[in-house]
Amino acid sequence: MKLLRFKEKFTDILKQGYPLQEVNSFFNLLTEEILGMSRLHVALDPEKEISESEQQKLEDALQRLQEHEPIQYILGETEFFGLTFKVDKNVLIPRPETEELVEWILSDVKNLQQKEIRILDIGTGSGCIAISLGKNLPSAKVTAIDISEGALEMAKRNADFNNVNVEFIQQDILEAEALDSNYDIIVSNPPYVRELEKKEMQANVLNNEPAGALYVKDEDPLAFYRKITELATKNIKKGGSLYFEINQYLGEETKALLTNNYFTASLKKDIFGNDRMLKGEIKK
Ligand SMILES: C[S@@+](CC[C@H](N)C(=O)[O-])C[C@H]1O[C@@H](n2cnc3c(N)ncnc32)[C@H](O)[C@@H]1O
Repeated sequence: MKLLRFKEKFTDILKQGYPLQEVNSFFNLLTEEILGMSRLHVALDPEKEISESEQQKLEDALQRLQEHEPIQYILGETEFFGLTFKVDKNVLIPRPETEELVEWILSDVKNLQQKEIRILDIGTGSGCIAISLGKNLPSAKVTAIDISEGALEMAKRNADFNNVNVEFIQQDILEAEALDSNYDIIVSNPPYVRELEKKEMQANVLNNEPAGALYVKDEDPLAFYRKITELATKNIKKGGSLYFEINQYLGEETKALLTNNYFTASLKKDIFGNDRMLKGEIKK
């Protein structure tokens, strides 16, 4: 089959479920990955014959996109903070909002000028926060916790792939009585989507991303924040800070957990203008 003919079929089918711009972007990403052809290369050689095995791979990807599987899972990787992260259904796809949290931490740490800081990332998923911090702070010692074995396997692959040293621990943080050590920085992007917010979510997220990474009970949506704040109160070093990514609708409530627990706290909005990040500085 000619590449142009496949593109027409791909576009006709997918434009029923996605905006045209997104369909074009999927096509470019897939031809780059499967055929090794850049966008320009495709534009210059539309009559190119694709082999049967290449066509089969493109057809499989088309089918998965029709079922609204995220393109990042189909490609098996995504970009976060300038690094490549392998992803599969065991891990949440890293989000741009979380890059803003990493940026916030790095700008604070650079001001501190401290060398051998200890960092803990709770609920590491793909490892995106821990690994990006480790890459940018080579003298920091970074530890990362997750409850999910599948997520930790992927996070370890990502640490190796990006050549960053991270200590990984499998642990249910809600059951922890104390942390294994004292830390200068504790960061977490825990599950925070309430069941009642599911209706706002798109099918590709709802049906594909791991529920254990996303959802919390409507009755106690701040369970992770409360537990992590309690642990941090015991295990954060003098002058240390706690950083959270938060549910945009629960900014003040989440902030109050910190201010009730010996922290001074400040909220920060993401690029969309939503309360998305919270920092607590211990008053010791
Ligand atoms: C919102 S995801 C964040 C993943 C990653 N840090 C990121 O920012 O993309 C939350 C993570 O917390 C983990 N998690 C859920 N419950 C947990 C628990 N009780 N103890 C430790 N980790 C947990 C999930 O497996 C998931 O990887």
